[in-house]
Amino acid sequence: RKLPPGSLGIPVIGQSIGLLRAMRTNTGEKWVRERARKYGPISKLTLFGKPTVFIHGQAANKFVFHGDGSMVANKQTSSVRAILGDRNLLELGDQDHKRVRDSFMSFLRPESLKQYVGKMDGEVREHIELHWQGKEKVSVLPLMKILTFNIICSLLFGVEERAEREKFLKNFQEMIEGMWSIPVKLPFTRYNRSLRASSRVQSMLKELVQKKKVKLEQCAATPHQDLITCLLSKRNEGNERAVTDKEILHNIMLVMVAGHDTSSVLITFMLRLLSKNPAVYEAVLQEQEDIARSKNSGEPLAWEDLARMKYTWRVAMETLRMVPPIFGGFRLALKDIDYGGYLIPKGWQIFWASNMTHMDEVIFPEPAKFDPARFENQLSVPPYSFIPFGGGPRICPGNEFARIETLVAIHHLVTQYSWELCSDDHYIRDPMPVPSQGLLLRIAPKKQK
Ligand code: HEM
Repeated sequence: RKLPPGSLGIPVIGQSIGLLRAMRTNTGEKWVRERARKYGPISKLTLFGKPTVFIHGQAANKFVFHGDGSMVANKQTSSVRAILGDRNLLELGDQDHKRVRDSFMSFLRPESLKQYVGKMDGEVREHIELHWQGKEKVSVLPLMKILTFNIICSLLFGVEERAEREKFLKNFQEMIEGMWSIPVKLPFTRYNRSLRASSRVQSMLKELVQKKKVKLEQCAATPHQDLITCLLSKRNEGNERAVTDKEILHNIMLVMVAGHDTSSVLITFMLRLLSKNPAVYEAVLQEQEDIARSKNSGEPLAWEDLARMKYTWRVAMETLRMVPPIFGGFRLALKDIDYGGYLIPKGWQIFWASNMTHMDEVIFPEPAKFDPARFENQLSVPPYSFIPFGGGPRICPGNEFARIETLVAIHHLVTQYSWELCSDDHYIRDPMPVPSQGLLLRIAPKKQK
């Protein structure tokens, strides 16, 4: 059996620098498309220290997301593993993955998130008061990062104090800078700085978990107070803790990363696309103003209001199609695999990239056109082609959480402010999409009823 076409390049480094450079000049999508054009549906390369096979298309997505667990595992690159820890969901397989994920879902499923819509509403209002009111210009992405981090701190970690949140945020931001880096541990590397920040974040989190344990023992906290107390309270059939301390720690690290950068990018790029598409903006505004009119002044949004935001969510889906926060990801071949007539050797990484189907004109005609109507009939979207949240048993467990926070944030922003774009229209990937000047908007408050 032969290896896929392509070159592994220089050992360890391979094509990592080329891909990272392309992403930083916003040609990452072009870089993977070019590779697909040159080598076809499967090719080999070296990414982030490991030999890798890049596969793409609907069938490839199905193979990656629904693959047989004995063939493909969800291993991250060694830098991600070293920074986030080896017992987070991305690293766990089979029964361990199911056990921890089930515990997660008992907090993140829609039926339990329903009750937190009002709390998210409070965080968004407070954010606008602190960071938008009285301003003429705002840089959206950094603000949305603050907002989504605060929402996570409040709902998932139960950290309410501003000073404590800020301490977390500072170390956390340094930690994520080296997540997609070549794992070289020298004093000046991004990777090394991230590792040091990761150990600081872990010590802070250990302290937080310990405090929550004590509160639970003293019955001063309830199991559903936040995600951490929920994970601490989960019991198996033998009445033992279902999730270990280490798993709780490593998964909080994961949630900080997975749930903060992603949603902030979605909200930011929605605002960007709304300002470039006036008809879509008008339709969103009308939907949101109708909802605002049906509420009393100051009354928080509720679960039922979100059900009326159908058009706004289609706009979010179209934003996720065109600018997916997660560029792609990795799996690990657990054994030699025959794929498309080639060998994927045991121990190699498998790399997927969402833009390959999101921008495929056969699946999404005129893919460069921003058209939320594509999602009017979601059944018309072929399976394994719209994958901003991944798919299969590892589909993003935070997708409902992200939907709620996005809709609540957009509701308040479009009903309270009008805006125009001041920065140019460029963005890069680092590896998340970052617009020029963080998306600088000139804003003006609307008259409140
Ligand atoms: C717009 C927002 C978001 C996007 C686009 C997004 C995207 C994704 C994607 C693509 C994956 C799958 C990666 C893979 O299969 O390799 C994933 C997994 C994950 N996401 Fe999200 N995510 C978002 C928000 C969130 C939020 C808010 C949370 C937490 C509350 C979260 C927590 C997670 C976790 C824990 C996993 C790992 C799941 C597993 O391996 O079982 N995400 N996300």
